[in-house]
Amino acid sequence: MSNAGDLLKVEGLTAGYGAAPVLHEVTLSVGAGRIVAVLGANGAGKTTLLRTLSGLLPLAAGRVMFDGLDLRGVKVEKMVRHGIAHVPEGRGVVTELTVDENLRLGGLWRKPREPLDEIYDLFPALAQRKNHLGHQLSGGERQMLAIGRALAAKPRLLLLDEPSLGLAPKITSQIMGLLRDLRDRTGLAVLLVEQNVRSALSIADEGIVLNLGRIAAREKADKLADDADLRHAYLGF
Ligand SMILES: Nc1ncnc2c1ncn2[C@@H]1O[C@H](COP(=O)(O)OP(=O)(O)OP(=O)(O)O)[C@@H](O)[C@H]1O
Repeated sequence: MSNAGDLLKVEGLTAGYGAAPVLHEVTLSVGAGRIVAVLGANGAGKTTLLRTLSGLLPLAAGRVMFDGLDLRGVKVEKMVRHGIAHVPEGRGVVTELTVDENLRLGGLWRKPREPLDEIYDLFPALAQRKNHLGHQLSGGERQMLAIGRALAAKPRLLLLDEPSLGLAPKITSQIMGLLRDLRDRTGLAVLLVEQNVRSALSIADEGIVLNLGRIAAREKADKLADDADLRHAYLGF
């Protein structure tokens, strides 16, 4: 599932922490306007994959190309300028800053700064809490803020790690619906790491199953959702 129009192309990626690789020769691609779900058991390497793609961890081998640019030479803090935003697991909201200040951090590198109206339209709950501090928000509101901050940077690719973590099903489905809308309206591409397999596959175009740091399967999302053998083998349901 790789073609000339791919925004992100990962080839033979090997990476991890220190000498022992966690990811082994991972090859995948994400096209513009596509949502690709990354699934797999605890410890499969999903978070490590996102951390490597966003430049937080070095590549031991392989190549990551984004819209024709080799990301090996790009510093982590410059990724956002190239159109890649990462929402880490655990959300990454600055708890001492207000909602508004957190959102402004996302678009800080843009000059002139753009108003945040679009983000507040997407997340009315945040609009009502512009002056609340990060630590005064609920888990769901913090997750929305972390995603909102990433979107304020106007990325072309969102690397999203476990957006459903600790959230009520209703909030999770709101967030999934929002991602689908953004994909359809703006052509946003998303690499979505999720434990909530059903939610992720309900909005994804493709699904990738990681097992012990290797790609065990790569399928269209509806096919993956229907593949009972694969689900039993790697996803536990
Ligand atoms: N900072 C670290 N230093 C060393 N090893 C790590 C570190 N973080 C994760 N690992 C190891 O890397 C492997 C993959 O972890 P990773 O967090 O990428 O898995 P995951 O698929 O995201 O799991 P989960 O679904 O539980 O979040 C695990 O064996 C883990 O112990």
